Formats: sequence, structure tokens, C-alpha cells
Amino acid sequence: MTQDPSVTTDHPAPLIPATSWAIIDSTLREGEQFARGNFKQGDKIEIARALDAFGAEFIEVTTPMVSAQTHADIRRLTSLGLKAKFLTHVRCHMDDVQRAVDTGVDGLDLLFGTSSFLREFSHGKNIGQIIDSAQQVISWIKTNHPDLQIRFSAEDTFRSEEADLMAVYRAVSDLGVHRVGLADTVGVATPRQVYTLVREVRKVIHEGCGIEFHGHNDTGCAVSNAYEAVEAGATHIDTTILGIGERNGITPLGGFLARMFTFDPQGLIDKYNLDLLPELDRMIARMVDLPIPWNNYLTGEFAYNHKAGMHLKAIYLNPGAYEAIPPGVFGVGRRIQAASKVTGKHAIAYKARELGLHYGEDALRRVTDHIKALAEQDELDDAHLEQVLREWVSA
Ligand SMILES: CC(=O)SCCNC(=O)CCNC(=O)[C@H](O)C(C)(C)COP(=O)(O)OP(=O)(O)OC[C@H]1O[C@@H](n2cnc3c(N)ncnc32)[C@H](O)[C@@H]1OP(=O)(O)O
Ligand SMILES: O=C(O)CCC(=O)C(=O)O
Ligand SMILES: [Mg+2]
Repeated sequence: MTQDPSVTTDHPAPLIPATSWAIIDSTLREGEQFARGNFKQGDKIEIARALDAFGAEFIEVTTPMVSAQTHADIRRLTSLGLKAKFLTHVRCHMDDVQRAVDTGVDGLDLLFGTSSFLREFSHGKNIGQIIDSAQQVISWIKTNHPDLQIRFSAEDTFRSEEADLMAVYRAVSDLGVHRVGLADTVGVATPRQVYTLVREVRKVIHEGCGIEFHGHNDTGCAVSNAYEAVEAGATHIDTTILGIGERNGITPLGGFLARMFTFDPQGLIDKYNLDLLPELDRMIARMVDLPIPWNNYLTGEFAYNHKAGMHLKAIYLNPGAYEAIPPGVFGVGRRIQAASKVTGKHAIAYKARELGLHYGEDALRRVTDHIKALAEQDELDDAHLEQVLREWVSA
């Protein structure tokens, strides 16, 4: 595992221990629903191996109902001998479940939409019928495939009636599912709603039953909502690499890890090979043929760019002054952009010292002002900065 001496691990008790939650990475399921997600078997194997090397606890794959090829792909993935557990995401329907049980997966992620939107426009079932289907399907799995993990999710949870949800969750928990799922299918939930609902669900399910959260990012809350879910007691969080998924996607793996790192750095370091994150992000960016966003959590080109003079002064003394998370832990470096109009004398002195040049106080002020004036016209690259510093040192 990655070790970085600059990581502060002296928290007496982590606010949220990393041992209290696990990742279900859904790049191979939700990610296939992304506009540019069309993974071939070779891609799927590469993604699964990379997630496994990273340390993802679970890998969720698309339903085998998609096609014969997808069915064969799942069988191939589950034969790889990876440590990560495979889950397949299937409708709560006997046809789907019977097709899924011979794929070699470790568990089935069942779902049924419970909101009025999905009851009316997706499957046409009322809550009683949903519970009846759940009973039929879950009982069959438990009788015939007792080793399979079972999760039941109420799709579109946050637009469902609370009484309906509680009836469904209580019923499936009584039927012995291993986890229940809360899904913010259209990305509308607020962090407080997520926190409150997870707490309510916890009251109606059995003690050993896990709680999974799946959050879309339509209103920019996917990471915060995942965090609130964990804070309220959720045990499993769905992520995808780079956040790819339907529409603008779900909780990104990197963003979620960045959030959780601040509570229990050592816990994350112990659990995952964090320095493989940039490779994961690059792999998916390549496969979907899109750049990693410039402001991406941790791995964006400018995620660790430091520019303003006041920042640079402190950064040189202690990077922690302007970085919540040390980049080295996640296998990325920082960029110091010293030659801009917002730079200051400390940054320029530091750059000069790197070149073996020493400026007195007055000369330093003059060259700093000169660099700031030049940068008003155009940013200077490193070569230009070096040239100026060398010319002005003797001027
Ligand atoms: C929010 C989410 O991401 S949910 C997961 C979405 N994932 C997928 O859709 C997986 C990929 N999907 C597919 O390959 C196809 O949609 C299939 C194979 C699942 C089904 O294909 P088709 O039979 O052609 O049906 P189609 O996709 O047009 O319609 C969905 C069907 O699922 C039914 N359905 C929807 N939700 C459920 C559910 N939770 N349980 C059971 N049936 C459901 C609908 O009623 C509809 O069936 P109907 O035609 O009998 O009314
Ligand atoms: O099964 C689940 O919990 C989530 C399904 C899904 O992708 C969603 O609701 O957005
Ligand atoms: Mg989704």
C-alpha cells in the first residue's frame, strides 16, 4: 500500500472509519449506461482487473438479460479469479434472476422502482405487487442459491412515498436480503434528505442488513449525498470511475475517496492502492474517448495547481497550508505556477534559489514587479521565467 510521510494519521479516532463502508464500483454497469460507455469483453476485463488491483471490494456488472454477449462477458469476468466480488444488477423478475444465477457472480442486485413516476411509466406495478414479486424472487434465490448475496433497491427512492418505502424495506429485510438500496435515480436528493432517510430505513431493517446508496449527480450533490449516507450509517456506496453513468453520471470513485480521505486517511491507505487512481481515470478517459476534466477531483490537470503569491509563500513552507489531501498519496504531483501576474516575491525568490541565483531584497522586489508586468501581457513559461531571472540577477 502507498505510504506518504506527509499524511497526517494522528487522528485519535477517525470521524468516519474507512472500515465502516465499502465501495461497489458500477463502472461495468452504470458506466455502460453512459453515453460513451460501450465496453467490449477486453475492456471489461481490463476494467475489472484494474478495480481489483485498486482494492475495490465489489464490482457491479450489467444484467445478463442485455444479450448473449453480455452473459458470456459476465461469465468470463467471474472466471478471472479476482478478489473483488461480482454483483449483477437485475430486475426483480424470475426470468432475469434465473438467467443471472449461472454467471458465477457472488450476488444479485435486485431493483424495483417505487416512485409514482416509475410505477406508472416504467413497470405498472403497485406497492403490494412489488412486495409480492420481491417475496417470490428472494425466496427462490434463498432456497436455490443460498450462497448468493441479495440486495433489494427501491429505484427512485427519493421521489417515493416514505410509507411505501418503509413497507418495502421492512418486507425485504424480513425476507433476509443482505442489503437494501437507496437510489437517488434522478439526482434530486439533498444531503439532509439522504441523511434523514438512511436513518429512517435503519430503524425498519434488521441489524445485520447493510444499506447501499446510489446517487446521481444532476444537481451536483452526488459526492455530498454519498458522504451523508455513510454518516447516517450506510455501509456500501456505488461509484463509477470518473463518475460515468446515465446523463451526467453518479458519485465518482475519486471524488468519494477524496471526501472520505479527510476523515480517515490511514484507513483509506490501508484499504486501497490509492496511487492507482490516476491510472483508473486515464483508462476510462481513453475508453470513452474524453479528456479527464481539468478540475477533476485529485487527478484533474489543475487539481493541484498553485498560483497566487499568498498561496505560494505558504505552499513552499508547508503544502498542507493549501492542500487538504497530499497529492502524492494518490499518485499525482503538484504544479507551482510562479510566473503569473498574481505571483509574489517569495515564490520568485524560491524559483531563483532553485536556479542557484540569489537576489537581495530590493532586487527581488524589482524582478518580481517586472515579472508581474510581463505576465499582464502574457503568462511566462518556465524557460522565459528562467531567462528573466538570470538576466536580472546581475542587472
Ligand atoms: C435507473 C437504472 O439505471 S435501472 C437499470 C437500467 N438497466 C437496464 O435497463 C439494463 C439494460 N436493459 C436492457 O437490456 C433491456 O431494457 C432489458 C433486457 C432489461 C429489457 O428489455 P425489453 O424486454 O426489450 O423491455 P424494455 O427495456 O423496452 O422495457 C423495460 C421492461 O422492464 C420492465 N421493468 C422495469 N423495471 C422492472 C423491475 N424492477 N422489475 C421487473 N420488470 C421491470 C418494464 O415493465 C418493461 O417490461 P414490459 O415491456 O413487460 O412492460
Ligand atoms: O439499483 C440501484 O440501486 C440503482 C439503480 C440505478 O442506477 C438508479 O436508480 O439510478
Ligand atoms: Mg443509476
